Amino acid sequence: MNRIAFIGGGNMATALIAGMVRHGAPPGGIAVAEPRAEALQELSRQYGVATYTDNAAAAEGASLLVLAVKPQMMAEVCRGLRAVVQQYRPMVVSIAAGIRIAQLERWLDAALPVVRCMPNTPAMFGAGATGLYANGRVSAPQRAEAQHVLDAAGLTVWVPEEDQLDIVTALSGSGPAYFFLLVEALENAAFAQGLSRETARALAEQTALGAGRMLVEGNESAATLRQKVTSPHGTTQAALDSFKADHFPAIVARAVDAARRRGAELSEQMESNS
Ligand SMILES: NC(=O)C1=CN([C@@H]2O[C@H](COP(=O)(O)OP(=O)(O)OC[C@H]3O[C@@H](n4cnc5c(N)ncnc54)[C@H](OP(=O)(O)O)[C@@H]3O)[C@@H](O)[C@H]2O)C=CC1
Ligand SMILES: O=C(O)[C@@H]1CCC=N1
Repeated sequence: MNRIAFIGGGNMATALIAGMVRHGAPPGGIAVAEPRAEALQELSRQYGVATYTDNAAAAEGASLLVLAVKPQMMAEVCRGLRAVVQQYRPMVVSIAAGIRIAQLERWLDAALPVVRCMPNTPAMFGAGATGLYANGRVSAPQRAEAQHVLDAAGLTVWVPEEDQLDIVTALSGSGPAYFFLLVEALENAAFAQGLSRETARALAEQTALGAGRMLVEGNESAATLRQKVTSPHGTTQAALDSFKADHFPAIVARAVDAARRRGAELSEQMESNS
């Protein structure tokens, strides 16, 4: 059985493990290394995975090594894994924002098959969206294996150039937070206008769910669905005109660009710190 080791057992690793186990992956084939004992206990209790406080011990014998630590930790973590990856030569899958494949190979001091990917936290419910990019050392079966792991998280899309992962990060990696911000803002606006907090929250959340399902389960575009809600000179039109006057598309475009640029910065910062 192929063994998968996660280095870092935080938010995103937990979301991916939850998705994999829900999808039928045998928990005994999944190892997680993480410094926090409580996090490890919780991962073991909830998903039955094997847990380690030592990264190299978790990685021993793994055919697939998922690097799921913060970008700022990546150089140090990779250096600590050099001996084990040079011995077992696993396929490496990095989920870190910004960090380039060339950096990973340099820090691991090994030319390895590497898949860089950008998942998102709805992976927890199998409703994630992941962009992937493989280097030239990834064989067709390895590519299929990486895709299989991430398929458990939801939609997977391969991109042809590594740099495009910074755009994927800015769109779908960070994207859930943008929708949460909108829901928070809607809830706050309705509360300020007189609804109870509970009612405002329930309606805002259900509206997000309903809109998401119409987008994904129906076959109409966002623009068409928006037009169908918008009666001429009605209430939606009034709100959309207000958004337009406040340059909503430009606000979103600037935010996505800030996230994309931050990905590139993270990689450059690691270069100067390492
Ligand atoms: N959260 C998200 O929505 C997404 C995150 N990502 C990427 O996933 C990666 C992890 O992010 P996220 O899960 O949010 O972050 P978390 O901080 O939740 O997870 C990182 C985990 O790594 C642990 N860790 C710290 N140092 C080490 C070490 N030396 N060895 C092993 N584990 C260590 C941390 O423990 P401790 O807390 O004790 O420091 C923490 O539990 C990042 O690179 C991020 O860019 C990608 C897509 C989406
Ligand atoms: O905020 C971050 O840097 C990570 C990457 C995408 C989502 N969370």
